[in-house]
Amino acid sequence: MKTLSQLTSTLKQKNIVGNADIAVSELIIDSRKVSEGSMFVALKGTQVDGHAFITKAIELGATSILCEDLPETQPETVTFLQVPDAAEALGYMASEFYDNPSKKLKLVGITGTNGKTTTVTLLFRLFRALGYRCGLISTVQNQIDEDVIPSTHTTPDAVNLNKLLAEMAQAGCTHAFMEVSSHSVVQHRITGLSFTGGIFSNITHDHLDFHGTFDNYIKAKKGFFDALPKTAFALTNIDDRRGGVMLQNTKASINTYSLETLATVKGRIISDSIYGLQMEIDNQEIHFQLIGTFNAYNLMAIYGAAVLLGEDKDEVLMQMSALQTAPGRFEQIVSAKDQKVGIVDYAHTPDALENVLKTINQIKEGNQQVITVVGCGGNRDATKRPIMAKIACELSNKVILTSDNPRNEDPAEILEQMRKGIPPIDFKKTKIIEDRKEAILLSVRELAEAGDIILVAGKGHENYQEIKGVKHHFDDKEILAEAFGN
Ligand SMILES: CC(=O)N[C@H]1[C@@H](OP(=O)(O)OP(=O)(O)OC[C@H]2O[C@@H](n3ccc(=O)[nH]c3=O)[C@H](O)[C@@H]2O)O[C@H](CO)[C@@H](O)[C@@H]1O[C@H](C)C(=O)N[C@@H](C)C(=O)N[C@H](CCC(=O)O)C(=O)O
Ligand SMILES: Nc1ncnc2c1ncn2[C@@H]1O[C@H](COP(=O)(O)OP(=O)(O)OP(=O)(O)O)[C@@H](O)[C@H]1O
Ligand SMILES: N[C@H](CCC[C@H](N)C(=O)O)C(=O)O
Ligand SMILES: [Mg+2]
Repeated sequence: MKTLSQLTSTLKQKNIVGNADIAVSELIIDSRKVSEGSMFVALKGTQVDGHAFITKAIELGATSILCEDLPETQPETVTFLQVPDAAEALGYMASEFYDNPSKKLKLVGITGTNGKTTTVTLLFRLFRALGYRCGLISTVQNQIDEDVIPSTHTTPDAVNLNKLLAEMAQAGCTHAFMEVSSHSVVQHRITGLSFTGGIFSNITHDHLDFHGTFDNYIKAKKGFFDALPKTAFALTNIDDRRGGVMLQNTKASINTYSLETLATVKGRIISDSIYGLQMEIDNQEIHFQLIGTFNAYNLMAIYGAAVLLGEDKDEVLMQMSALQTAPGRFEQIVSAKDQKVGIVDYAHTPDALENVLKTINQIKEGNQQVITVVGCGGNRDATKRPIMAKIACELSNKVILTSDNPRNEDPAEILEQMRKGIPPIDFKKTKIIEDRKEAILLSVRELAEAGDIILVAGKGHENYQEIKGVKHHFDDKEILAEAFGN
């Protein structure tokens, strides 16, 4: 167990009221989970201010409090640690609490609107195939080598994140690959971590509900690279308009990947079909099982990171050619009866939906029709709703707009906002069916003919549908299989 003064040794600005040598048994950010001898961290959140729960936390046994504003009553038995930014201080303290686990691993983070899960999952699989014990932190799941730990966020909070990294180091992992969401940068979930490398995939429309403006969203992602140390590598997609901006102020070594221009990792697509991507990367021709230009970018990022981590180029490419898609990312199911093709994909942003539909249109054969079933999540960026409906209509023969995770919003209201994006010329080919299961069944049974392609977008690997705070079992793949009678 560590003392408060040990945990705060790296904090520049702090005011300690009470015994600085008090032992801290745990760091807790939710008053409802406080245990005896723990430190309660009062965070100013998006819904409530954690400072309102300080008294409750002390009643439940917290013996130290991390806060920005000192409460009026300060029991003598409790030590108060006052800092300018509690979330930032927590980042550093969580690292100290778990003995700086990120320093014991080669930790690589990726940020960007799309492609994070795909890239970290494949990097994790690649490095395991290369013979290393590895850790994974992703939207789909966390992993300590073979052990799967369910994931609640794309990037966990600072305490859980350091705890996971410590378990990875303890288990003998040498590498860890993690997603860095823009929320996690702003909320200091990653502050204090020691990264070996940082990757940028792309930035397009998402999360404006949280960041307010696109500029703030860019700044959030850039914050990750601004904080990288000199010893780290930064690897950016230079074909993205903001790929250069991301690295403007980084101290890390600058590396780029591109399909269009000279770069550290230069790639070229030779062919892209239902059978995979044939590419030239770094002057080597190689076949990959993944499909689509967007995956060509993910593959270049993976290759670049592996080489920057010191791996042999030929060995890397050989292992990469065997990699398969991440769960819920362009996963295909074919009906045994009439060869209808179901594609389950996590496209939940305009850019992702456009990429996936363009890829489908590019690889489809003969007179296959494309039928898209898509919805938008509740309590998330509402401005993407009409745009996604418009993209679905423009790139599909038939469309069903349906629910994603309505969360606490009225699904009919979300669908009404999506409906506004349907071009009038496409009214006839578009249906609105609120019940997602009904929508998928109808797309297969009534809209699709033998051989047609049905894209079910937005939920990918998710095995639930969140309605008013309750997660009900729901799996797009299961429902497609049921509709196909497989
Ligand atoms: C918008 C957002 O990022 N929310 C996260 C944030 O919650 P918050 O700021 O809203 O917290 P709050 O409810 O206002 O409470 C403030 C503080 O008071 C505490 N509290 C609250 C009530 C109480 O009785 N006692 C108490 O101590 C809370 O524990 C918290 O520390 O901090 C919480 C603790 O870390 C997170 O669980 C929560 O994630 C929510 C569930 C969420 O949905 N987050 C999504 C948007 C998210 O983080 N997504 C990103 C990216 C997604 C992507 O990949 O595109 C992710 O990394 O997952
Ligand atoms: N490099 C890419 N560029 C654009 N779109 C992509 C890219 N990679 C994947 N996609 C599309 O975006 C979807 C989400 O991909 P992925 O889950 O890898 O992204 P993510 O960044 O982890 O998303 P999230 O922010 O939800 O965690 C995929 O299902 C696919 O449709
Ligand atoms: N990590 C993303 C996932 C969105 C997935 C989509 N199915 C939705 O519910 O909107 C988010 O939390 O915004
Ligand atoms: Mg993800």
